[in-house]
Amino acid sequence: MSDVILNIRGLEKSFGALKATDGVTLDLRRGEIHALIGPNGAGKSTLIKQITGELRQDRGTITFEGQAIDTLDAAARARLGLARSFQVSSVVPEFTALENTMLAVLGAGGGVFRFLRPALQDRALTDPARFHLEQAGLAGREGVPASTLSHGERRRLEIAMALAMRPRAFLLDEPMAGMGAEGARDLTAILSDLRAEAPILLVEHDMDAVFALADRISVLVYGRIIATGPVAEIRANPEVRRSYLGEEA
Ligand SMILES: Nc1ncnc2c1ncn2[C@@H]1O[C@H](COP(=O)(O)OP(=O)(O)OP(=O)(O)O)[C@@H](O)[C@H]1O
Repeated sequence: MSDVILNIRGLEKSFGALKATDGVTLDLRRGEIHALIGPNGAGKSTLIKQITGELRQDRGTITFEGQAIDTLDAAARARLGLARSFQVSSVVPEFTALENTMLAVLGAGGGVFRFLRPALQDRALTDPARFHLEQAGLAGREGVPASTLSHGERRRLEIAMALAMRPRAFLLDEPMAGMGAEGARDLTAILSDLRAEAPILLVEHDMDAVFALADRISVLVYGRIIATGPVAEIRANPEVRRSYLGEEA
């Protein structure tokens, strides 16, 4: 079996005269966290949207576990196991953490779940839901309504729900955004373990988190990847330091 889970070749997307992604080639390998960094407006979100299917590329190919997914819509890509978190949230605020995760185990929407409330005791649902809540660091918080979880806990709930959908790859768009220093440290530990479940393509501005987590880093500037490599190599790369890292490195 190939170690490349997601293979992106020559991806291009223009908005009028602006090339938001300009021949992006990168891959995501089994077991890794591959961070995608770059200045504001570099094209990171545009690239993630092309992978999820929210945006269709003008040129280039995307292969997921050996299958060309270019013609599939976002729902079909999600069903194959491409999980995007932290931007589109399907958390039902009035349901508890456990109920929300059970929903994700079911792969069903909240409307369906209302009918299923009597079946809440079903261990075929509660056992995996509890397991995923524990994996995401929410053991002991199962019965708390999502609406009263803290910001950091809510983010963990989203991770538990993503895990419940049995993802084959995670696309995480700025998971550290809005977290305090302590919350970011906690989340870093959880994400670090997550790579064993499925590889992660991580878009993140928090360089402490990126340097702590990434197995490889790709640097996107004006729609082009200017470097890909292990953390130490990227930190030492003069062009990367000039274009993005500056004194941070
Ligand atoms: N729907 C759109 N229509 C026109 N231009 C767009 C659209 N979406 C993005 N852009 C432009 O494409 C470029 C890349 O934007 P994108 O949001 O992908 O960058 P980014 O790297 O994610 O930035 P940030 O780090 O600030 O989130 C920017 O110049 C942006 O203004």
